[in-house]
Amino acid sequence: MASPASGAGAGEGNGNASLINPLLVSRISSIGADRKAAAGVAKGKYWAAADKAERRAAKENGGEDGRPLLYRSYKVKGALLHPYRALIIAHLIAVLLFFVWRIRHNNSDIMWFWTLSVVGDGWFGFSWLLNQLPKFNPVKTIPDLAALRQYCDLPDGSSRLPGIDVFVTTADPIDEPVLSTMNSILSILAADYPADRSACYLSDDSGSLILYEALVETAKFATLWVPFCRKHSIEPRAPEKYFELEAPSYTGSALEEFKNDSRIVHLEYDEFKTRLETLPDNIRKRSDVYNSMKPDQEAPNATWMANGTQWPGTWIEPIENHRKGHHAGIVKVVLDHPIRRHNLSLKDSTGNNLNFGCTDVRLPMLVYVSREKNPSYDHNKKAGALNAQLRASALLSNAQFIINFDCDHYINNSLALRAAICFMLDQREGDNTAFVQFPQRFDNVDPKDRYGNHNRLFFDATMLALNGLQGPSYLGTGCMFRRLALYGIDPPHWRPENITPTASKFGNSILLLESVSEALNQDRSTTPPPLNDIFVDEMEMVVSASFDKGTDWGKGVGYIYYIATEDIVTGFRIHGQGWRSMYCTMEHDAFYGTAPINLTERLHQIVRWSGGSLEMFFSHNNPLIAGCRIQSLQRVSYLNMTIYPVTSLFLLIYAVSPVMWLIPDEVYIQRPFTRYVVYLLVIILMIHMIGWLEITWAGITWLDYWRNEQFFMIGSTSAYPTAVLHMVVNLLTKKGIQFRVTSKQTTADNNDKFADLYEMRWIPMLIPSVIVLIANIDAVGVAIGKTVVYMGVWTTAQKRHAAMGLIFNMWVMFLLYPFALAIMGRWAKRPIILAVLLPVAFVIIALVYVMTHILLANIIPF
Ligand SMILES: O=c1ccn([C@@H]2O[C@H](COP(=O)(O)OP(=O)(O)O[C@H]3O[C@H](CO)[C@@H](O)[C@H](O)[C@H]3O)[C@@H](O)[C@H]2O)c(=O)[nH]1
Ligand SMILES: [Mn+2]
Repeated sequence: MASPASGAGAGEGNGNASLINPLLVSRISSIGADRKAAAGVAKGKYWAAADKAERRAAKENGGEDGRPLLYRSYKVKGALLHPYRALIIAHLIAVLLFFVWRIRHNNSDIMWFWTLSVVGDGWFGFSWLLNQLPKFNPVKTIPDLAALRQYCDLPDGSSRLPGIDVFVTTADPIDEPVLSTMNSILSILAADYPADRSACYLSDDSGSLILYEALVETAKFATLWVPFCRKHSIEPRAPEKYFELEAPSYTGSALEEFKNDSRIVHLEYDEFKTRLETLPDNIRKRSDVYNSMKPDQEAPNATWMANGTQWPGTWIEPIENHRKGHHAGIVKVVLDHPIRRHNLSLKDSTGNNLNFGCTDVRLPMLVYVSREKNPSYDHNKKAGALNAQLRASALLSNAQFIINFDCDHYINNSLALRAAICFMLDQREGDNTAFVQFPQRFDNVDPKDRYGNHNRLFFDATMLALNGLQGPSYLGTGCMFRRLALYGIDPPHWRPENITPTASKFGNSILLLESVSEALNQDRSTTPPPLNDIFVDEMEMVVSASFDKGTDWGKGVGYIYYIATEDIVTGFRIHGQGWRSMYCTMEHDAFYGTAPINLTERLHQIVRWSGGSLEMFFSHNNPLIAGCRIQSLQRVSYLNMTIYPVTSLFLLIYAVSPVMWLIPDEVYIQRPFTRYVVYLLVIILMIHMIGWLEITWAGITWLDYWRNEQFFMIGSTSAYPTAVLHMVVNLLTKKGIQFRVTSKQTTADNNDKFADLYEMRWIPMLIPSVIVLIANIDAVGVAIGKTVVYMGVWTTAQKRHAAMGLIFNMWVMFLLYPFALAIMGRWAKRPIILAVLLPVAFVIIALVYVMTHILLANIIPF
């Protein structure tokens, strides 16, 4: 269907109507801007175009298969790449030599500890190699939005863009604030994509009427918000974030109109917020009224919807069948498909009558999904929720592509959906691309990123490295999938001729099976079927708790079950079938989310991630054996992702070993000690030199790098060993790791946005970190004490050895510095206190040592 100027930038050459549209100016200039932006991300001295030959060939073939090149790829320039690779090899040789040297000099004061440390060093070397090998060939890929416009936005105003189903998951209206979830929805509805080609599904795992009614309110507010965004091309399109901007930039030519519209929309937004806030109260009051009128006063008190019917989900007064974890499945279409809503000329439903001129006011389809919950079935957490959405959407819109977001992630760059499509439609690898992952970015993190939430080394180095192999792993949010790949269908090259979807694989729903066949034949219609009772029943059936049972859902089909982190394993399953994935880098970040800036929350998250990794290692999806079509280096990288938590066990032992300072005698773990330390220093130095080259090509800072190092140490003395312990218990008792939803509530107030940072909540897993910290502080104190006592007696070599030991202690303390700040709670607002406290602690411990020595000198040789 020829869609009228669809907000999707169908502006160019769109006849006279568009000429009066202030948007047009910015649209035309946006083609140039797109190109510039693309060049912007790739700029920097360190990246060079890697696709010159391909582009030349494409030009010569003159678009024979009709599809242009829709992304550009870049490689690290030789001047940086060659030294980087050389250093990796040099380091590998150094590690091998060190190892040989240690075995040859098996001379230690404590032989069992020596053996343990040799095993530990072996493991460090091995895991370093697993981490480093896949990084040989980083590739950056940047979407060419201008080329996509030329290819997809046709001169008659219609569009060739494929359908996208957008999934948002939420698990709780309290832990995951409703306002933030609704902002995410608004940013999706307002994305720059044809309204009749995208649909948005909210999965609510709490089955709460609050979320349903919030969605209805959101749909109403969207009738104003979305056209406003389109008319004035504003960014970002999550209102909370937009109105937070001090001076929103405006590039259009109707400044006065923009100011006026902005003011009205802002007022409406405030009212919308108030309505969301009062929802729980209103629902309660309304329910009280209905309950007081019910004929049988003995009957349980239900929760009532606005239309006077009982809510099938969870109730305020929970009872059997209406409580969290036990309620019916619900699918409700909040906004129908725009083809059926002939509201092109309608005014916004808020009654403000803004002049939207020829701006497209249509909204994408919006659907509320709450899958059935029943205590007799495993719900498989987020993966279960996503699969329910996958099936419900198959029946309704059956889009070729799917993108999913956590409820705390919003679209920051309204072109992001188009960006992902660039990779899917590209003539080179497009058809073989199963998913396009974007980096995760967070906008609530403290400026110094104390707990390494930004994880830049991972998102900007590791992922680019994988992009040069078979592609990045799936990271849980901000990732676009090809529906067929999620269905477990092979990539084109390996796909058998005739595939018949079976009930044993996909479950017992005729409509679902038909939708899969349609998806396979690419002949899906854009209009959803009529929403009659039979159809609604079928939709509820595909989100029922038992639907998955005995099918391939969660194994070979959909998001994978039984692993605490569904993301890595789902990506692995897809790569294993021979699909590739792409990493999409944009100058203006595509999405933003929130990250836990409270240490305890953050560590819980890390336990889930690392625990999930280990679970994957001990599952059918073990990277050593599964996935027959996976590339070898890609496999190495998955292996690394599944076993890295084990490293922490050795690290923990090393980190507490300074307690040896308390032993009266001198003990050496390895003799000759000086040689040993020099070797270690050289190896560690080389690692950091490699790191330096890595952050250079990744375009990140030393702070990002150190935060990563520090948080690995903190995790290694708390979360990672806990995950290993969980895994051992799991193997013995077969109990999986719990998915504890990361709390998105904050204690922040207007005075302090980062108040959470200073909230110290003690949990047992923090104990080893405290022990390590104390052991190393003690070691320094005792070392000073010993120096005082033995000043005249020690040889130069002994003094040198003591100094070397101290370097180690200081290093551990430096790595644990963010942890030390965490346990200081509010005191950490002045970190300078540590600079006073630490030396005082050293001196006191030294004094205690000296005094004890003097007192006991005659009894025990201290
Ligand atoms: O039973 C559940 C549990 C979780 N969720 C949703 O899953 C998402 C992620 O949960 P969260 O607690 O925020 O996890 P994070 O640790 O912040 O998330 C990271 O790690 C997860 C894997 O552990 C990935 O799925 C996420 O995408 C990734 O952002 C949220 O939208 C939840 O609402 C559900 O829908 N149902
Ligand atoms: Mn999250």
